[in-house]
Amino acid sequence: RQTGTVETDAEKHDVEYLTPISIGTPPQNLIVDFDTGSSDLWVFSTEMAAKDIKGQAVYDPNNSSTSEKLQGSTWQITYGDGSSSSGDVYLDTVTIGNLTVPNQAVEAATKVSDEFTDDANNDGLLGLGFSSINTVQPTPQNTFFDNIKNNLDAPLFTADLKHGAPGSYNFGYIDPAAYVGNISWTPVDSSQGFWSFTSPGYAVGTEAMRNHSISGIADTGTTLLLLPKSVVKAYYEEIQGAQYDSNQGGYVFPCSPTPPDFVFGVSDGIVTVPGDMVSYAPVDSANQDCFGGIQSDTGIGFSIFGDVALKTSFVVFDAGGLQLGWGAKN
Ligand SMILES: N[C@H]1[C@H](O)[C@@H](Sc2ccccc2)[C@@H]2OC[C@H]1O2
Repeated sequence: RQTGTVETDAEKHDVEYLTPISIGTPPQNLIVDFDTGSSDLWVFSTEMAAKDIKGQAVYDPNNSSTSEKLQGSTWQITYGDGSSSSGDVYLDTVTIGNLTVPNQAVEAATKVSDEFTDDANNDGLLGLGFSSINTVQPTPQNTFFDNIKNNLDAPLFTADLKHGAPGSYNFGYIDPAAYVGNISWTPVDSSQGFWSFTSPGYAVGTEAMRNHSISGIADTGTTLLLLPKSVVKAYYEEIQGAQYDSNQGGYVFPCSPTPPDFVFGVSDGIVTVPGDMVSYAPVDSANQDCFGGIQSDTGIGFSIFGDVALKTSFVVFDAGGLQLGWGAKN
């Protein structure tokens, strides 16, 4: 039985969190976006057109003595934000920290959309969702976590994302030094391939909790906290000068004073998103107005507890108990 840990670094404005992995023999080092909202491990590769690569590191299967092409297999994925990528598949050795999977499906990109080409520091995605939504055809492949979870001390991983500072993903153990108090546990519905749960309610600032079920997914690959329109409206009504700005594509409000906290329930516990985390980023050079870290989930079909929510907590993704745990950071 094993455990592992790897550091993850926050990009500017915590827009994404990038984590080093290595693929192949000798090891090829890439830095990728660990994404609990999808289940494909895909990377920029030597099979792409040069025009689609702008600074990223690439995987070269021909330069790995352990790569083996999965003949006839292809993949194609389109993400919630409209970005997409596609390619073919190799089995190769993948290492994260001290953990190695010898025959992990590595999806080599032949094509990526501009959002990925323009994201110079991001060499691909490592899906940590359920393998049921892996896009490889004709035979869907397992995620890294699914391949290693039975060798771990416990079939779980934790995400300890931070605001503008390095955090960590741990595999196989819950670090007691990472949180204080009790972890609030809530059951996961994995039927759609996501880490989906239902929050019983929310509160704005110091007001009383409102009974209002919010069903959504814990998604490390989504930057913001995307909630039902009615909840978002109720929140921004409490901020002087807040308004929906169609140019910016979301609610914008004066960066000062600090907006109220946003609190959501997790079973019998609560998670507080501090107001200064809701001021996601200034929309102008004078830093007068801020784009909100809480926006509407309209059109998605469920809410998304992205990094704005996750970075407030120490979060346990427990595949054994099929539950999510939210703990207050130490
Ligand atoms: N689970 C998320 C995924 O990780 C990203 S894919 C991505 C796109 C460009 C840059 C970085 C990542 C996309 O936004 C929300 C949802 O889809």
